[in-house]
Amino acid sequence: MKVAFPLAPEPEAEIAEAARLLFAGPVDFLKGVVAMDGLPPADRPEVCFAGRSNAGKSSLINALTGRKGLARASNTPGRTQEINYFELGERAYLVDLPGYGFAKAPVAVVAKWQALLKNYLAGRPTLRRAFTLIDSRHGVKDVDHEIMRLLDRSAVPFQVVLTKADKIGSQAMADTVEQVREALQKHPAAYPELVITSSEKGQGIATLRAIIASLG
Ligand SMILES: Nc1nc2c(ncn2[C@@H]2O[C@H](COP(=O)(O)OP(=O)(O)OP(=O)(O)O)[C@@H](O)[C@H]2O)c(=O)[nH]1
Ligand SMILES: [Mg+2]
Repeated sequence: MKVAFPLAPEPEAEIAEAARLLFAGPVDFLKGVVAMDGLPPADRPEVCFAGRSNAGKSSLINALTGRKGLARASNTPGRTQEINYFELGERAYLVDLPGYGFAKAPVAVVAKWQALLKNYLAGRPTLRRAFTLIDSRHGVKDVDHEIMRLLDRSAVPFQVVLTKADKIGSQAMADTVEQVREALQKHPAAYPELVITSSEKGQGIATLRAIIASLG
């Protein structure tokens, strides 16, 4: 049977406001993690943001928190192998994963990062949901399938977030959504709602905040 993958509904006003207040509160960079033993204690729920390099992960975290330099500050070139932890008050961790799909990275670097990612995704009991970011212009690519298969195997529910919606027109967006829906049929861990976002214009940000607030 085909899964429909509808768009996530807009939150009700009261829920949206509670989520807005949560994200308007303190959000701090905690640490960049390069090995499993560097992970902070698994003492609260967390969500992570995964996606190909340049998919818009850091921009999305900044849009969610309304703090422009937050994610970029901890994601300087040369530190891209780190798993970056942010504290959403004391409520939850927001986790920025390094971008995948670096065709030019040395094999050993890719292998080390993939091992860390695998161990993180399979071994983090408090990971409630992985948001897999897909650039609206590009749709789901092979490397996205790879990461989704890993999430399937690790039984980590993941939810697709389409990014940069402001960069394409409505017909192109409809085509992308169709391609994503088709691609997700193969993935049992896919959460059956999609979120369309623009960090630039704010589209979908309230919806995503409410989703995260409901998990924490
Ligand atoms: N127009 C537009 N541009 C965006 C949006 N989100 C991100 N960008 C741009 O896309 C580029 C990459 O965004 P980042 O947020 O750095 O992407 P990333 O996934 O964190 O990339 P890596 O850290 O390299 O993996 C930047 O130039 C952003 O300004 C958006 O919603 N709209
Ligand atoms: Mg980034």
